[in-house]
Amino acid sequence: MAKRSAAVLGGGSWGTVLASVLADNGLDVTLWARRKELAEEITRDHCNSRYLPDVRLPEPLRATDSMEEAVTGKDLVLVVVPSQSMREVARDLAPRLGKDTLVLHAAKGFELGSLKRMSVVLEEELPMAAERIAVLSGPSHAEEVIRKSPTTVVVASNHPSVAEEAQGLLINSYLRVYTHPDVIGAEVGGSLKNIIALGAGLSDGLGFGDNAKAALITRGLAEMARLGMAMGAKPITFAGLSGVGDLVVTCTSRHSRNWRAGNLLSRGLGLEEVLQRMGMVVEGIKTTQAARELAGRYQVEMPITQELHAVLFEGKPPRKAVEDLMARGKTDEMEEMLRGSSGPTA
Ligand SMILES: NC(=O)C1=CN([C@@H]2O[C@H](COP(=O)(O)OP(=O)(O)OC[C@H]3O[C@@H](n4cnc5c(N)ncnc54)[C@H](O)[C@@H]3O)[C@@H](O)[C@H]2O)C=CC1
Ligand SMILES: O=C(CO)COP(=O)(O)O
Repeated sequence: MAKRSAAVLGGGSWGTVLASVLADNGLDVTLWARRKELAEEITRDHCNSRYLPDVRLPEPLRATDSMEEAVTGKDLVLVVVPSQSMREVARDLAPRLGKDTLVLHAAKGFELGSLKRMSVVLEEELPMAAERIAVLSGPSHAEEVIRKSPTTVVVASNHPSVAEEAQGLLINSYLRVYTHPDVIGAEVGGSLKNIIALGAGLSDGLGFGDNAKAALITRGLAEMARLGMAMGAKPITFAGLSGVGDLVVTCTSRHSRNWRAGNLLSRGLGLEEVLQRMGMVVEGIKTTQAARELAGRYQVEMPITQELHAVLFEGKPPRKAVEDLMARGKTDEMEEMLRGSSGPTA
């Protein structure tokens, strides 16, 4: 059988690590990076010093700044750019995509303005591949996967054979890949958990304790599921890897950029300065804007998201946001879940 092949679009931390996984699995892999110097560094020195310092990449991994060269003749194209760049990259990909190529994305966010999920953006820009699209999500910090630390993820698709094929290409001894039928749930969970992780970083930075973090994780999960269900997700998906799994890792890991950004905010730094210091994408910031609008569109209460929006964009002091969350009207923890609706209880 011919050697399987893949292109990975995006030379940041997660794109580089997923390309390394596929290369470890024996695929012929080309990574596409926008910057020529980065592509050259990966091919020549087997490292990506900006995004993964002190990490040696697999020798067979090649990179290029030519998308044409990267994607031509590949069995799989894996798109791993920040959510706000997904449409632009998909547009460049469209004329170059092979007629049987699988398209998998691993971004966690919504498109600002349209509020669309990433697979919807891909379907719009790549209509010829609409039946071959899948999403990769789950608790998976790039820094741990590259060390081959045991990690589990899901590949969700509306087409089971597409999910199974992507699973077969990615799975190995350190990355266990499950298929999943709920694309909406996987994308909504993977995106919204970043908002709660920003909140967890803030909470830890302010010196609130473990009780506060457990509350944020649990009540955060409730509002993630509430919006997800209103958008068409299956509630059980939020109990899985792309829901609570990713929420827990992002709220508790020192690798999380969202947690770290929240932590810097707690020290009184402005948003611009925080982003400058991070130097990598912090998806939760734009996702907070998108989720607040989605909450309005679907008439769903998302009190943590609302308060975080006020802190990030309206100058509200974080301690006042916490006070206001604690002082909300009395409510029942599970009422709406047990009623099976996305009603007004928060
Ligand atoms: N880093 C991680 O551990 C994980 C990240 N993700 C998700 O993967 C996505 C990408 O994240 P990272 O790789 O971590 O981000 P990063 O900040 O490390 O790198 C982003 C990369 O995308 C490139 N890029 C941005 N706009 C581009 C465009 N228009 N065309 C071409 N390249 C462009 C940047 O140059 C950079 O190389 C995000 O949605 C993130 O939430 C998901 C799971 C794990
Ligand atoms: O999605 C991730 C882990 O699953 C990465 O989270 P951060 O973007 O917060 O680092």
